[in-house]
Amino acid sequence: MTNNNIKWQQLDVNSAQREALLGHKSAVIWFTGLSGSGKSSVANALEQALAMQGKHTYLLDGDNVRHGLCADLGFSATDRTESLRRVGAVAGLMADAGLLVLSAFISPYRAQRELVKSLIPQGKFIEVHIATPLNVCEQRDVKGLYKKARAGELSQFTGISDPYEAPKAADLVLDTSVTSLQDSVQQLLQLLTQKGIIN
Ligand SMILES: Nc1ncnc2c1ncn2[C@@H]1O[C@H](COP(=O)(O)OS(=O)(=O)O)[C@@H](OP(=O)(O)O)[C@H]1O
Ligand SMILES: Nc1ncnc2c1ncn2[C@@H]1O[C@H](COP(=O)(O)OP(=O)(O)O)[C@@H](O)[C@H]1O
Repeated sequence: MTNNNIKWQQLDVNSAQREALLGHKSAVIWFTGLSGSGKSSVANALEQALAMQGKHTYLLDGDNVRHGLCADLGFSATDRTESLRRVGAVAGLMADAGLLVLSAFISPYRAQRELVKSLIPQGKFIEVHIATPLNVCEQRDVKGLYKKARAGELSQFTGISDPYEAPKAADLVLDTSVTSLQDSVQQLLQLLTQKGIIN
């Protein structure tokens, strides 16, 4: 919904000045993948590595966001889109504030990830596909949700009874069934360096 009575307010301190004050560029590192693929583990380890280097970060995680910002939403395609729209808007504001934002959401549809990208300042959306195969995620079954989904106790479960559309051109693809946590972090730090986000 657009409201013609609301105008964008120009402010005097801009994103580039905030980045200069913090000493690094901002970005949104968007992890997408199946439940149990390793999104949270990899994002968490990357945040630790960045914090050790004195970078200013914030990690937005699906499970946590769904306790507050998106507590009113479920897992229908419409609800997931609205949840991701809210998260995208928040991530965009955090990037504007100068932070390195890490986000760990299944974000199963390409169109949903495109929507998020459109909410992030130009050139600051970095897509990382955690492409761990479904059978490995299901074997891990960290929260026992695959078992419930197979038993028909949980509907619309991504990978089992709901789709997952893999990215076609992610900035980085990691399969945690063959890549260690340390190697994933190294590859991510290399990517951020190549892109000139960190030194
Ligand atoms: N139906 C269904 N499908 C998928 N996932 C489910 C579902 N119900 C609950 N959960 C738990 O919710 C976590 C996913 O939330 P997200 O906000 O990342 O999902 S989405 O981006 O809106 O698709 C997900 O967390 P992760 O395992 O960390 O991915 C699950 O623990
Ligand atoms: N190489 C690896 N990288 C990341 N996670 C791994 C790896 N090997 C095993 N795991 C395990 O896989 C599980 C992934 O769970 P999690 O990070 O919560 O995934 P998601 O956030 O995608 O649901 C964790 O229990 C983690 O310890």
